[in-house]
Amino acid sequence: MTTLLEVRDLAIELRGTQQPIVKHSSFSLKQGSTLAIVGESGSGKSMTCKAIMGLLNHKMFNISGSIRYLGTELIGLEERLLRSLCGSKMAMIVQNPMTAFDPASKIGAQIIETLQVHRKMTKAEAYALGLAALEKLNLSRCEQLMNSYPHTLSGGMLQRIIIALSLILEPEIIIADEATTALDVRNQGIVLDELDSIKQSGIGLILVTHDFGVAARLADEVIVMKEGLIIETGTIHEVFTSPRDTYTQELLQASLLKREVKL
Ligand SMILES: Nc1ncnc2c1ncn2[C@@H]1O[C@H](COP(=O)(O)OP(=O)(O)OP(=O)(O)O)[C@@H](O)[C@H]1O
Repeated sequence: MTTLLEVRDLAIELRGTQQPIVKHSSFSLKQGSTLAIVGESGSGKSMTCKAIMGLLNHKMFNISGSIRYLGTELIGLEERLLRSLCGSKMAMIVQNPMTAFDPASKIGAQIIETLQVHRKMTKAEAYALGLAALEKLNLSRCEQLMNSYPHTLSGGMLQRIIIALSLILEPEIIIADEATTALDVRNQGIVLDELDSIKQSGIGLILVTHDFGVAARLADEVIVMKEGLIIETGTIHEVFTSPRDTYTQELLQASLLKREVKL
């Protein structure tokens, strides 16, 4: 399997402080596989993902190490090239779908705008592509959805629309950052099913979660982060059945208490 992403010795520091946010992280992501990044709040999961997506402001953060996408070094890459690479080959699904949309604009208009930023196409073409993407995800009454304002839809529905939108550009990597955390249990299940089918389609998936139950459902490999440091790595089976670090054991225990976790 092709290695899509190779992260080596990644370190992130807030400029002007000696406080590292991410400390010398190394991991890789293969085509068609799912890597879960597990850790409690503030452990550096999102910052790691933002660094991969090229979303960190270099004036604010000092980023060192290496992030290679199919052999191309992303750290230090010219902004224009980084934007086009990360915008088309990688997509990020964020925790709160409500904040991802402009409340004053209809879903269809926002989908058209996003598509036209990334691809040269007419409004009508973008609309048709957007509609087809929603239909592909088996969403019902898609034309009505396109004509809706975000606040009239549930968080689960908005998250599925974001997933549909992220798939239109046919990325090679999708980063789902706590994509189910803000949803109720039913919608969590639906969105996890969508992520599962993304995985089946051969896309490399990075799943950020504090919940081992979510990781167990989808991940092949896991890295466990604590205070910016990767403290444990392994296959999902290894980390589940014999977690070495006490922190991993505690996280696992907390997930087990919340619900029954099955591999
Ligand atoms: N904009 C920022 N400016 C300064 N420090 C920041 C900023 N964003 C995050 N940090 C620091 O980076 C640390 C890691 O944050 P990060 O968002 O990566 O955590 P996380 O593991 O994703 O947690 P959560 O699950 O709550 O999102 C935080 O504890 C915080 O100290």
